Amino acid sequence: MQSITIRRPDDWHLHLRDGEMLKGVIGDTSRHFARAIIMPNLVPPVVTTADAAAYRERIMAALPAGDRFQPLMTLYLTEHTNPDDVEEGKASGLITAVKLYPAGATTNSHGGVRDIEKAMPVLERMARIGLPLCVHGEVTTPEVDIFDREAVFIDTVLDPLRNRLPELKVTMEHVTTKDGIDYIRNSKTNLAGSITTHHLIINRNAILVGGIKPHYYCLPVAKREHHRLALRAAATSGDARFFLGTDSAPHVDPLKECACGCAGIYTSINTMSCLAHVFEEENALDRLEAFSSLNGPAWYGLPANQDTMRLVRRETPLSYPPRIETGAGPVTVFDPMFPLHWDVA
Ligand SMILES: NC(=O)N[C@@H](CC(=O)O)C(=O)O
Ligand SMILES: [Zn+2]
Ligand SMILES: [Zn+2]
Repeated sequence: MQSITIRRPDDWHLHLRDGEMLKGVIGDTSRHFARAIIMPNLVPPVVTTADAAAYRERIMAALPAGDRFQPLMTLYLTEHTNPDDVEEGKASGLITAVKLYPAGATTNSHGGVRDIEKAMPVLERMARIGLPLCVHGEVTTPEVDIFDREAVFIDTVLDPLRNRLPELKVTMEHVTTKDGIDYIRNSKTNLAGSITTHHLIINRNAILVGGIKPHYYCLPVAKREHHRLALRAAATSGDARFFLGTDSAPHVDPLKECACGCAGIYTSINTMSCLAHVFEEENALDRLEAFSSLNGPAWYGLPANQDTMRLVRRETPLSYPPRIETGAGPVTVFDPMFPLHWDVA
């Protein structure tokens, strides 16, 4: 029987939500992952250090008994964010990063940044104190085609920002294009990228061929096949600038299966099985650990986990439930459209 043992993984981009949804999904993450960067796009968003402290309490209260899991908290950047509050949040050890959502780019981002000029005092402070900025890298200009939004963001927002503040550490989250991969690869310093499970597996056909498939719709939207191949090459390359951020983003099924469905794919439960499959296909199982367990902590200046995870290849395909039941309603689980054989032992 084939098996591999890796350091226990972390998830560097995760949506845990709140209330009944939080209670319903957190166990799927804490079962496998030691730590996760928790996205702040709640309603209302996690804007201040006090908001983040309270949210962290709710997460810890929802954690299944006996699970060891550390939520790494983020703040939602607004045009009114107070630099002193951000600095205190970092100094207290509570805040791991600040998140930039261009206003209107994705789920619950209407309170995000419209004019980056207004956020400069906070960004300058972050550069000074070494606090990373996580970005949802898409422009929202209506003239820009949705499939081009990441590439245009790099040229018109990210690159100018990095030239202006080269000391600012930036994580380009959920990279979906070859443009994003190349931009990171060509950077010299202070830039890294997270890659999701699903963007390594699906291209845009998954959403549109044979009928519209809302459970494959997320933001940034999946792109053409050559972009997916660039993501695979980067993730399996061992390059320390690329690491796992699942962007597991649960929405209850009625909010996805409707005339205006929400963006987000739920992958926490089967991510490690999917990743082992992808890395095996790429003849890179020996580099899975770098992607899921080593590169992320190194980028965020944290130690790798001491405990390990063993993955075993089973003859019979595993069965994951097609959906999980939460107190908020059912949530469909990501279907990779191939049988999964890699099991977390
Ligand atoms: N990824 C998604 O499709 N959705 C995320 C938001 C985000 O990460 O952009 C969500 O909060 O639902
Ligand atoms: Zn996003
Ligand atoms: Zn996200």
